[in-house]
Amino acid sequence: MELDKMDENDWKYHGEGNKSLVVSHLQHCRVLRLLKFPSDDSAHTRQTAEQAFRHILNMVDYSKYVMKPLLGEKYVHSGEVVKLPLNFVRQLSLKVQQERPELRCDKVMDTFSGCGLCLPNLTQLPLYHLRDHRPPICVEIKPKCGFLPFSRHITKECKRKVCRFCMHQHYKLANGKWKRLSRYCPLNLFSGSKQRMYVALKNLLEEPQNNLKIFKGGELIFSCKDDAKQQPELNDLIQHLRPYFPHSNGIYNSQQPGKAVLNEFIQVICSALLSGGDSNRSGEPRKVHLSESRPHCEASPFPRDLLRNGNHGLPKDSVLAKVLQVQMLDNLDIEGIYPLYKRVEQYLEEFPKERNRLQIDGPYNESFMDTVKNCPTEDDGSVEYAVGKVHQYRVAMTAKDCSIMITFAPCEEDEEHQLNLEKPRFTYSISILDLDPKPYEGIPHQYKLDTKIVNYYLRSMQAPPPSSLYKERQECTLLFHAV
Ligand SMILES: O=P(O)(O)O[C@@H]1[C@@H](OP(=O)(O)O)[C@H](OP(=O)(O)O)[C@H](O)[C@H](OP(=O)(O)O)[C@H]1OP(=O)(O)O
Ligand SMILES: Nc1ncnc2c1ncn2[C@@H]1O[C@H](COP(=O)(O)OP(=O)(O)OP(=O)(O)O)[C@@H](O)[C@H]1O
Repeated sequence: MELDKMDENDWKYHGEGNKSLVVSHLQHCRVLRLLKFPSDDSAHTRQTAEQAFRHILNMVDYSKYVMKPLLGEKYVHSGEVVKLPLNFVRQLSLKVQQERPELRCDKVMDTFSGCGLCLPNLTQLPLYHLRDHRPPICVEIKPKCGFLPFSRHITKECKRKVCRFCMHQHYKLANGKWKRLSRYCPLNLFSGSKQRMYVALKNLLEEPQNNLKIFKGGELIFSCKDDAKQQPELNDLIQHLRPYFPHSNGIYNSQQPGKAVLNEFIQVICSALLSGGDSNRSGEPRKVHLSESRPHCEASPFPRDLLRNGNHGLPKDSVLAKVLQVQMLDNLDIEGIYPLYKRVEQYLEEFPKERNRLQIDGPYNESFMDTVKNCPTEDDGSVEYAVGKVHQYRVAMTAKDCSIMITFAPCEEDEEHQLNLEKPRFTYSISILDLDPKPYEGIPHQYKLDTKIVNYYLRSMQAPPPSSLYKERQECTLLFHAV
């Protein structure tokens, strides 16, 4: 990419989240990630290009020196900071404006600093198009927190029984963020049980919200609709997927071949999510078990009898195990972290210059990582202990908000990274994205939000919402096959 010859016509809108907007290159497997700001925030326009550059460099360092060692080299692509011509960024911002979903337009793209992050386009498989006419399919999942907190600091018993995602659903519905409750429960996805994972993925397909996106050849083909009242089109998705699962069009379930396609699709995603485990001497993938945490969320509509089918666990090197282990660095819960945050604040009021030594805002380097890894388990009353736990909490928060991308395409027999399915066979790659540092200053907000979510949940349990909030879709309710 020649930075001095950047042309906005070579790029197109790809997607966005709360903090950044992403454009993809029309020819090369590259994306540019550009930061966004609230439209009424004038502070960012006063930020110098140098400060903006440092900010993005900090994000890259955090991904490279903190998240990559924790999550694994193979899953993390940290990208590189690029300085872009201001004219290019301004033209690009105008070009993509009409493509942006309305719900994201409360923020504007940074057109002042000229800084961005260049990354591989993870929805594509490089050079793949040369071999098969069927473009790669990419499934992006934002799994959220996959365990129930087990900290002794927890004051509300329901937090030990119902997961944060399921509780948060009620609060989001009340705030109008979504129009229907999602049945997805992260504890099912992270269970390691194929049956529970199947249910989790099926629930995501029924109500994707911001937890599921599907791309074909780099184009978004399935996600929540811009108008949150509208339901996503499962029938369209089936049409897109049909050529990838030709044998499911007739062999079993000839009555409902669409459902068979979705069943196979879910099984491919499950296999990818469970792959990557190494083998111990017996040849079985080593499993990670969550001994500290209760494995089931009481709000999840998963059939109880199926929960008794063994204690599964995740293969040690699978992407889900990696993400979950980092999430579980939050072992005090926000209720245990908030007092430690206040301890740090008090100390910094007295000794403001210590902020740098304690690496509150970075730099995110090996020394930061040492603090995260070697934080003592017992509180000795020191500020060092408090900072260590706050760092760990922030790292865990990143893992609770990251996304997993699985990109797969039909492959030839002798290819290396194959999903172990009888047929059809797919080549695939798995990545973890959105690994930005969560701000230290965000902790009081997290504390308040936690209280609101729990209180709201407890109140809504006294007056359960009408069942129609869980959408019933006879035409696309997925079949439940033994897997
Ligand atoms: O607090 P949560 O759990 O609602 O997570 C926020 C996400 O909401 P979600 O619940 O996934 O719809 C939220 O996602 P959306 O904007 O709702 O798509 C962001 O990812 C936010 O992170 P950041 O502030 O942009 O760094 C996320 O905030 P953090 O808590 O990770 O800082
Ligand atoms: N390297 C990449 N390759 C392909 N697509 C990407 C890549 N990085 C991001 N995207 C797409 O852009 C979207 C927005 O990116 P990202 O999640 O990083 O934004 P964000 O604003 O930081 O998210 P959040 O709302 O969690 O703060 C993603 O959901 C994904 O679809």
